[in-house]
Amino acid sequence: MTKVLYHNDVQEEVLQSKKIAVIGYGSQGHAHALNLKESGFDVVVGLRPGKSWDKAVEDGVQVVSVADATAQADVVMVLLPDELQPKVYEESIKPNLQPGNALAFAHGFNIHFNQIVPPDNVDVFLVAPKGPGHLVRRTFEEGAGVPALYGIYQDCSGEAKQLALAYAKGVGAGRAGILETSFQEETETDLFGEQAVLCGGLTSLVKAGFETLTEAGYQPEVAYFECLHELKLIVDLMYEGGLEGMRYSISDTAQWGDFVSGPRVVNEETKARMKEVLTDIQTGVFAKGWILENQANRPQFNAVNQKESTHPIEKVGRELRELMPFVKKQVNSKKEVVSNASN
Ligand SMILES: NC(=O)C1=CN([C@@H]2O[C@H](COP(=O)(O)OP(=O)(O)OC[C@H]3O[C@@H](n4cnc5c(N)ncnc54)[C@H](OP(=O)(O)O)[C@@H]3O)[C@@H](O)[C@H]2O)C=CC1
Ligand SMILES: CC[C@](O)(C(C)=O)C(=O)O
Ligand SMILES: [Mg+2]
Ligand SMILES: [Mg+2]
Repeated sequence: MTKVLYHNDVQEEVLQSKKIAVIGYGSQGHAHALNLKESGFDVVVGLRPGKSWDKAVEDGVQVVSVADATAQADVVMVLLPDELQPKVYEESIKPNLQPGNALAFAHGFNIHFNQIVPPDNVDVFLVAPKGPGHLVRRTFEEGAGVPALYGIYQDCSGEAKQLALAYAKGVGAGRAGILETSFQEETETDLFGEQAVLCGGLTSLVKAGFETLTEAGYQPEVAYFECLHELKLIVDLMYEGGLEGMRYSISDTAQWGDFVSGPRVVNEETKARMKEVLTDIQTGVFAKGWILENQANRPQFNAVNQKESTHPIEKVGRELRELMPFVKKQVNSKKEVVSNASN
């Protein structure tokens, strides 16, 4: 089994004498900055004036421009949206990096696909939490953590690995597990996971189930509870006990249906499509498409995002969640702003 490191396996002294600039204060940025600060590290946040800047100030974090944060820091963690990183890197980070600094990422996209080419005289490492930033923060506050991968692209100082491990421990990953990877493995598996399973696969499965039931004449509220709301409860059981743990709690009737009907829905054909998705990631076809979509100001992204927000499952879901005060909206996402504006 791959060696998984935990809190007590990691020495953090190497990072204690250093200043960390967290560039960006969004989903990952706020979690890294606050968790590292509460773990005792010296953190400055780099931003432009705006919503995130105001939030960071409100949270009591020191905030300066991206250029100033980079100039002050020894370790610069880039937590801007992937598509914006190359421009901000060229304009504000690269000119302020000092030889011997470390440049860090939470996803390998820009290094792996050569959108950012760092100088030879800095360390380059990756600490990629395997979970959404808001949960990296929430679990940390609860005394738990989200696992993370670490990887080294360039080890100029000879201490890049120790820095990456200390950083991963600082964000709380040592409580859940820290695993070694490469930039290539992290980039390709992360893109595959979010496209085929966690985000793309799941939203398509949920919508297809909801549409099948409502098109057959069943009530949208029943279809919503069945195909979306209950999903969290089922996934919580998988998180705690794997597939077996979930199957322990469901009825034998459900388990038999799982065995005979699951493979009718997700089958060899689905797996063949998954392999196509993986090939597009590995060959750079997906990355090229995403870069071009951004260069064209996201025509397809915006159109699909708008259409998705008007799907009947979203309408009925908003109404039902209003009636469940215990389902608190703890994350104000960009997508909610878009969908609320369209209502
Ligand atoms: N979201 C997640 O949970 C995960 C993300 N990652 C990776 O983490 C990185 C960050 O992603 P994510 O946290 O989702 O990003 P978000 O979109 O949530 O946050 C981006 C942050 O960057 C700031 N920003 C945007 N443009 C600029 C600019 N020109 N100058 C200064 N600041 C700017 C935004 O501030 P403003 O308010 O001013 O716009 C915001 O604080 C990516 O590499 C992503 O792949 C990895 C694992 C999981
Ligand atoms: C699953 C999506 C993710 O990879 C993540 C939260 O880990 C992302 O890029 O946001
Ligand atoms: Mg991910
Ligand atoms: Mg990702």
